Amino acid sequence: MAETLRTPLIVMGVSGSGKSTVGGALAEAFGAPFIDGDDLHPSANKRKMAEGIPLDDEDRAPWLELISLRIGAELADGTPIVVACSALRRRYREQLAAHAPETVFVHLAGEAELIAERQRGRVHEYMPASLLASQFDALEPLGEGERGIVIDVRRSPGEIVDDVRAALARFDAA
Ligand SMILES: Nc1ncnc2c1ncn2[C@@H]1O[C@H](COP(=O)(O)OP(=O)(O)O)[C@@H](O)[C@H]1O
Ligand SMILES: O=C(O)[C@H](O)[C@@H](O)[C@H](O)[C@H](O)COP(=O)(O)O
Repeated sequence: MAETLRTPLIVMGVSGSGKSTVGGALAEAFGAPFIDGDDLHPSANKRKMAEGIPLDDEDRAPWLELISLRIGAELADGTPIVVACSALRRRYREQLAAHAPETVFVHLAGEAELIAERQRGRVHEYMPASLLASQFDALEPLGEGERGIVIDVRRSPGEIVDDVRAALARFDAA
């Protein structure tokens, strides 16, 4: 029987850090719905990234709002969901959690070299590996007062699920 998730989870980090993989594994472990933020980008954003141009705050704002509303709506229906979303800056995370302040962020953190190697080993609909440096430039790690945990990307997806499960007890989130 899956352990029940009590609060939404957002798996965050730069491109290639494992958000989709780990988000899917967490959703399965908790028997929760999973939403991949990648799928919710407007097509203009996807085109921009495919051309090798990093998104800016203005590009990301409507996309973050969409995800935020979805998290809030599902929670209002009694369903905490698992979301994969880069959530690179603190203000993005504030916007994402606006309708569900109990949301817990799981930051998949690691060295650029390892993440670049993983990016090279996968096929992505629109994201070029050349944008990884800009993702690290934009990244603001979890800070004071944020509800989140940091996990090393060198752990396996299964180990990460165990780490998250243990950590969530601290937040009374599972
Ligand atoms: N913890 C992990 N250990 C080893 N490989 C991983 C791990 N997480 C993800 N991967 C692999 O790394 C690549 C990038 O993962 P992905 O989930 O697409 O990242 P993101 O959604 O953050 O861009 C994929 O090929 C995936 O199979
Ligand atoms: O805010 C952004 O700049 C994008 O959301 C970006 O962070 C995200 O990484 C892409 O959507 C590619 O998707 P992957 O993260 O799955 O590579």
